[in-house]
Amino acid sequence: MSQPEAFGRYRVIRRLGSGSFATVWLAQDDLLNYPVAIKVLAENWAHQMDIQYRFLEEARILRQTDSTWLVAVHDVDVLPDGRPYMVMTYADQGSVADLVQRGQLPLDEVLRLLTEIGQGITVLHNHGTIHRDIKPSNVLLQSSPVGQRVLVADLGFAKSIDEASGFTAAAGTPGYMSPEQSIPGGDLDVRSDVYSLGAVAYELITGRPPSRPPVRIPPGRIRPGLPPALDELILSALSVDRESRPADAKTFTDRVRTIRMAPDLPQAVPWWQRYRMPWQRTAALLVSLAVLTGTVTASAGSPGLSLTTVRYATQQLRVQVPLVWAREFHTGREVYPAAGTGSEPEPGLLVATDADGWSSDDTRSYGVYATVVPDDRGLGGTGTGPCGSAPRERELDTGVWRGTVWEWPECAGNGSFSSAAVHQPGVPGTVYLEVRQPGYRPDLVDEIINGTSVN
Ligand SMILES: Nc1ncnc2c1ncn2[C@@H]1O[C@H](COP(=O)(O)OP(=O)(O)OP(=O)(O)O)[C@@H](O)[C@H]1O
Repeated sequence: MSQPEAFGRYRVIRRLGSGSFATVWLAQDDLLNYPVAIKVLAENWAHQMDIQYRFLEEARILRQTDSTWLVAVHDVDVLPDGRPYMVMTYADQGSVADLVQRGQLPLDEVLRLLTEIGQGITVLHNHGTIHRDIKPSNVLLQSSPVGQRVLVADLGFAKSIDEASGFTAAAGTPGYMSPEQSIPGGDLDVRSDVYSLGAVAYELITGRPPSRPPVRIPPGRIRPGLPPALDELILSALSVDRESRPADAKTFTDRVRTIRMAPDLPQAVPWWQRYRMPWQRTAALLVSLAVLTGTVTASAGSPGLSLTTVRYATQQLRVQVPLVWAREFHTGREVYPAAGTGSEPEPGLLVATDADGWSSDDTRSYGVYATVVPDDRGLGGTGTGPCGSAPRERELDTGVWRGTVWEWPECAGNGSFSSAAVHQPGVPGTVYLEVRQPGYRPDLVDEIINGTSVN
């Protein structure tokens, strides 16, 4: 297909690539001054009703799910010659397949990617959809102010869970698709996607997809030094018998998160150094809001735990958080504190393993939320917080900070949750903090409060 000049108001810049059914173009929305990717159904398929239906169905699912972890569809239209096209978010950093080709990825990077891919597939499963073609080339990457973001793409084979349980034509990509997908007429459920997640995990770790099922070589034999729990998870996802796989994408992702949170997980390079490119591009915006100072110190009370200082310039606030939690952060009015109403953003600083999941009840996002509030604001643990039970209350005096800490050692099966309202005698303003951690370590909460400063 020769390069068209424009699709509607979108000016074509260049071709991004072609798949079996469509060509994707990079275009510029001159009105909004923003790049977009436009997927156009190939001419030879455009008049086949079932293919046209599937193309529009992909657009509908992506429009309806509207998730940060999935490619977003902004619009669809039809060209004068009858070919439909969809206008999508442009993923400017290629795909996970490109990333794997560039060389071995550090383990913490692999786990971050898997968590984000798993979140995207969880959104689809919650929507009642099975992706059916999860593979590294269908996971795109986009730069964002907090680093690189995963966007799950290409729902050309996606099917509703209800339809997939009846007669289903064989579809998927060898190497990544579950054994039951290669049987025409076989009924499918979300565990087919779990198999593909296992296959993507295998490739992210070893650089190559798993062998044909049954998969017997654990990834840790190809890349020694993996946490045994990761080997176990991947091999269980790749089980021929789907009863032995994790039940769905959420279960798989939760297990990846738990592995990722282990304090002894080898840390390669801190993420803000790895994403130098997008970080520098957005530096002007971010520096005024928050900075990871890059100072890494050993925790006084917890041998082996490294802490890093994060600064929120608008409130002159500095907070120390364990380095393993400092993967994402939100600042300003984008933050939804866990103990808030959940629907109203508050000013403040959130540093967490998964900033987007922070305020959800069943989150396994660990981290710290902190903000400076006027003294007269009602604060604290009088309600049940996000944990559905009454908290323990204790008074705190660190010599620098005085106040109250409310603690839920068991927060809805997701570790512990603590909140604190502390002030410095004679200094106006109160610092309100929330700490979520995988276990219950009140000493760590005290250490975080101790490392907080306002100036
Ligand atoms: N939103 C997007 N932003 C940037 N590049 C994209 C986007 N969507 C698709 N691409 C790129 O366009 C190319 C074609 O994508 P498409 O989804 O049509 O096919 P595919 O995944 O390569 O193949 P197939 O559909 O046969 O599995 C791929 O290289 C893909 O990385």
